[in-house]
Amino acid sequence: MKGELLGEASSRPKLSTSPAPRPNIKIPSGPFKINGTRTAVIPTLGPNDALIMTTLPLYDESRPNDPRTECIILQSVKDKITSMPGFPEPIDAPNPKKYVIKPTKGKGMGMFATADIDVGEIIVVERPLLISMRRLYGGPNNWQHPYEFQRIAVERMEEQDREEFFALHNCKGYTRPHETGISDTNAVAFGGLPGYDADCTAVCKDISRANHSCSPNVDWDWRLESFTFELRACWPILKGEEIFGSYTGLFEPRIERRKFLLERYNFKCVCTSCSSESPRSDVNRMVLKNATKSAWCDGDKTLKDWVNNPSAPDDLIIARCMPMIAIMLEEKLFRPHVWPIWFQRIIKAFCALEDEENARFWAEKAAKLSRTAMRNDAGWEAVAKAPKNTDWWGLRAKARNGYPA
Ligand SMILES: C[S@@+](CC[C@H](N)C(=O)[O-])C[C@H]1O[C@@H](n2cnc3c(N)ncnc32)[C@H](O)[C@@H]1O
Repeated sequence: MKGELLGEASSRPKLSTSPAPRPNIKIPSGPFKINGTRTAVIPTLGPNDALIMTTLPLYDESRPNDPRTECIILQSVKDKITSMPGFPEPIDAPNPKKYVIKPTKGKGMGMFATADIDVGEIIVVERPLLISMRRLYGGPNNWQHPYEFQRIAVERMEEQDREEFFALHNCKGYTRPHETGISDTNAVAFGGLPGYDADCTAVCKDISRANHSCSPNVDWDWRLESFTFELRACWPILKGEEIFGSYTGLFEPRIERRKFLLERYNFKCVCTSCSSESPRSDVNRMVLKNATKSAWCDGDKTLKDWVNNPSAPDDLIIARCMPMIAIMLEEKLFRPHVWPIWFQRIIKAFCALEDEENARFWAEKAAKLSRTAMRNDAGWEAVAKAPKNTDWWGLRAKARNGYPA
């Protein structure tokens, strides 16, 4: 029995001796490093460093009309950015534009699609009005709120930019200076600039107009090379629909999310997930969060155990992954640190089973979703084109024949 199960050498059928194509495509393993992943460490100010107000990119007479950003950053960070070869890359904003900013009921202004937008499509590419390091040095281990710096940075802006800045919403009222209120309402966080591996924020003319939903249809991303902020679709958006980003952790329970949004942004979220009386959405998100954590820790172990165990059902892995996909679809929540964990499992399993059609189908979806998070297909397109050339192709049959993964 043992011999049968494990395919001992004597009972193994002979494999063909003709040279099999060597697998030359490695199936990507998620989650992928997203541009600007943050650390919680607050960097220490070097002895020769200083916090400065500056305008980036530096003025370039060959591109006199290029938008520029007021920055509150460290001198050392500025030096690193301006010495990057080829900096800045040109701004490649989508043409024609597929959105408008207009009033939306109960939420002030909002961003709306003027054409259908597919997953992975870039919607906005914008150089921010203002970039700040979220925490600014005010003495040893003491990081202060940059009220004065923000006022001066706004004063330094070109007149048109300053007008755009002051037209943005301020949900903080008179609790702090107006510039800080606008910044606190509209700043989108991103992780790190060269030499500063902690939170930075950007206030943008258009991107900051995107309202919040707990099932966002876009993700934002910072691109240092072009010094731009971008919005990309992570869910299909139909012409006329509102474009929503997310301001909060989407795997927190509804009550926590609502509390945070009210305290920080002064509104009560009424998205589908928040306004339902049923606990279903909370349970869905908790199950997905916990299962994703376990799957991430497990790596490929469960997959390999399944590949090597001929008595395990063929559909074991797929059947375990599909409920997670169903939750993502129900919650309209395809987050870049979650979906790749499940997609790579599904695709590896279909390849191991030599199911070309399904492997291709899922790899094509993964390629699209990857473009939302990082502007490239993360290697999924190659998998979609040739599942048979991947390192997981036919592994289950090979294991049955005595060649375990
Ligand atoms: C970054 S701004 C978004 C653009 C803003 N609506 C405007 O008029 O410029 C954030 C503010 O928009 C409003 N907001 C965003 N999402 C909302 C939502 N889902 N429901 C109600 N108000 C929302 C809140 O007033 C919040 O403080």
